[in-house]
Amino acid sequence: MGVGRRIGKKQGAPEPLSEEHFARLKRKAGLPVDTPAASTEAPSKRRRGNNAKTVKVEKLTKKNGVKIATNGAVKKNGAAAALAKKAVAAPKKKQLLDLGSSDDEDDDIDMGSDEGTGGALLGEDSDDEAELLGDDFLGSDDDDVLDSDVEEDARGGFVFSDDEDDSDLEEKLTAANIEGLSRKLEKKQAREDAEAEAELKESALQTNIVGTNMFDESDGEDGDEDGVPGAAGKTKTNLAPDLQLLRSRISETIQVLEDMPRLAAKDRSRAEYVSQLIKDICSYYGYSEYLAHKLFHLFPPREAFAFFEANETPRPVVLRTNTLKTHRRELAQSLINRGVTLEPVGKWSKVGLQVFESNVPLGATPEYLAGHYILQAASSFLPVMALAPQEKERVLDMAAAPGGKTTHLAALMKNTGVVFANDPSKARSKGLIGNIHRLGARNVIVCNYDARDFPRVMGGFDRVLLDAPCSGTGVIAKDASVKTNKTEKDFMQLSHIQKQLLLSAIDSVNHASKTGGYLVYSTCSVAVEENEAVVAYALKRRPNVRLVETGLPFGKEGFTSYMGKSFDPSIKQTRRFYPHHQNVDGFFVAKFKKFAPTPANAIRAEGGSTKAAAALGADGESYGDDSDAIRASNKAPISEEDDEEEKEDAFGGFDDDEDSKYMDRARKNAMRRRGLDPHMLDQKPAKKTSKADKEEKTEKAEEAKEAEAKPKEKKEKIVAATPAAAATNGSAKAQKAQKGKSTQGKKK
Ligand SMILES: C[S@@+](CC[C@H](N)C(=O)[O-])C[C@H]1O[C@@H](n2cnc3c(N)ncnc32)[C@H](O)[C@@H]1O
Repeated sequence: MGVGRRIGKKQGAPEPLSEEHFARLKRKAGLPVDTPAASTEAPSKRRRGNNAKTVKVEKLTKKNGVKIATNGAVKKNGAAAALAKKAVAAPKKKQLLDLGSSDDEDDDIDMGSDEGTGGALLGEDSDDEAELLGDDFLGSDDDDVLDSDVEEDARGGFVFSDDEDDSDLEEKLTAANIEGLSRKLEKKQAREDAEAEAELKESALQTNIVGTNMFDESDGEDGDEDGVPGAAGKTKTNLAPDLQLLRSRISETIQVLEDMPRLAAKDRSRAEYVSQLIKDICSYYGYSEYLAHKLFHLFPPREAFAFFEANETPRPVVLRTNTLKTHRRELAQSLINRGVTLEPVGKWSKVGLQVFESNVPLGATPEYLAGHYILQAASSFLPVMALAPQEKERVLDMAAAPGGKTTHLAALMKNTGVVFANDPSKARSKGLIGNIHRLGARNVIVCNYDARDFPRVMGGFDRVLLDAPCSGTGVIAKDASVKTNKTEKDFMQLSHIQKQLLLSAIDSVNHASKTGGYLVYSTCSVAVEENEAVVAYALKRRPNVRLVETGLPFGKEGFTSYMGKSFDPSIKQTRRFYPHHQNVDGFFVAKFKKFAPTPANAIRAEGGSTKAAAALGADGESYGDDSDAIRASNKAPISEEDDEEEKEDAFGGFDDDEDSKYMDRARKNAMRRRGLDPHMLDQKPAKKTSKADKEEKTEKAEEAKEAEAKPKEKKEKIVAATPAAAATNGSAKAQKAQKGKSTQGKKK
């Protein structure tokens, strides 16, 4: 990234930064300060409702600049949408997560879902907005959490971290930053205004916007009186669809759906309006009807529109400080010195920095190359925070590549204990290994299994993270192809594999762990069949787990019912995150506690639905024998007390052919180091007498015995880990050494 994407809306759930706070910072930086009446009266501890009202009034007094050009919707939908935005932007409101106090900052920073939905839809009344944003967004519950520390509020709404409480330093840092930001915002605003103007002119030439109504049957006349004209797509020309009118109709249909008795036409049912609205959303945003339907029904109509709108806007660029190498304040200062405009992502994270502007490529700064940070979406912090790994634990990251969460786990564990980072994709594992090395995570072992093979590969983990492969319906802003390329079959297949993976994850947790016994399941999808439905399935199949609170300070409750299906009430404890609520990627997080071993009959009942369970059956182990199944599904942690054979079993067997290559190479290297000719080894071996030779012989015999005893499919898949393991990849010795390391890690 050359110049960092500058995203106007403040990241995540933290409270809005007060105008007063920024005015104070600007005064400190010697900058001129605008003092709009509303901003100077901001109370130190604001409630949502008051807050929304205050900022609305303030916004309406400001110049009504429209930041069109940076909005994804405009870019994707073309110039007509730009015009549409301009047209509906009159009552534009200030974002709740707005940053700045000056007009310029407001105008430039203020964008995202609210702006996109337009004044006609959102925010004629601030209470509407509060309702739309839901309880979790600075709402009562989370407000309580976030506002509870009055001292922090007084300091201006954000902190670098709990242990870095020098507010003066912090403010100087931010003030310097704000100064740079203000200048950049002004320039950018001027540029964007010019671009928007050009787009508008072009749009008038290219579309049939001016003076016609594409939905109108009668030439030149208005549409239906109820504001809902005829069928979608009836154009009188073959020109591009009239996006402005399409958008107006979306608005109007939503209004009708909210007040059917008063606004609906007598001969039109709710279902007809909904169907019309979904079709319009498909045309306007470019979704397949299948996906638009699925996503639309997650929300009330108005909120659905806000969601679709937010998917047109990129989320903020965020980086996570690698606390194995630096502190957030130091990192922030270094990057500011390089011309990066940033600030802490919010109170909820001690390690996140949101980047507003950067004149340097953030993926190539000396700090980046030295592993002081990783570029990572804020939502990706959440599953790791929910898992809350402890030092010296044994943790499994089941689907780990490219390692954003693995390295976060390692950092929280302060490089103690061991993290097994698994991903079956060898290509993606390269990125995983790269990140592990760059960030200096030394307690990680990488392996390449299909995670459905767990816990047969190894089990007994204190904590397991399953960040499952998913459809990506939460990250449409990043990958717009999801809008059209996900079919019903994809959702069925994904849901199936997610269920299998989740059962394997549960079975890999050690219920008797003294410090843990937890599992977090997460996806970057908002689809119910990939989230609540998967969790509900696991709760049914594994009576030995229960859901617990995620401990995350924001997020909406998981669904306990959806389109006629109802789920276990405890699913309320799962958390959903949305781009239009917290300005984070759409995400889902569920946290389980395992309190007992998996009963044998549970595995039997699922008929071998996980690969591990199926393999157990194939191996001829009886599910009737409880102890077998329990052992298989709930292996004790590997410890130095375990006998050698048990340890090797846990790593799933060796590939002798592959191993012998590595072993030969290692022997030759050793000879070279000793100044001997390695080709001696290619000659017929002389009679061996040394102690080392004897040991080698015994080892080979043991390996042969083990290889015979192992089932064929249990090929060695540990590809790299700590530098030592990477160097001796795949050999039996490497595994023993690695296991030794893991054990050492545990002892530390
Ligand atoms: C959402 S990504 C994981 C992102 C990763 N946790 C991070 O934070 O960087 C899902 C991963 O699941 C992996 N995956 C797909 N099928 C899998 C399976 N059967 N077992 C384990 N991982 C799988 C994919 O290769 C992909 O890397």
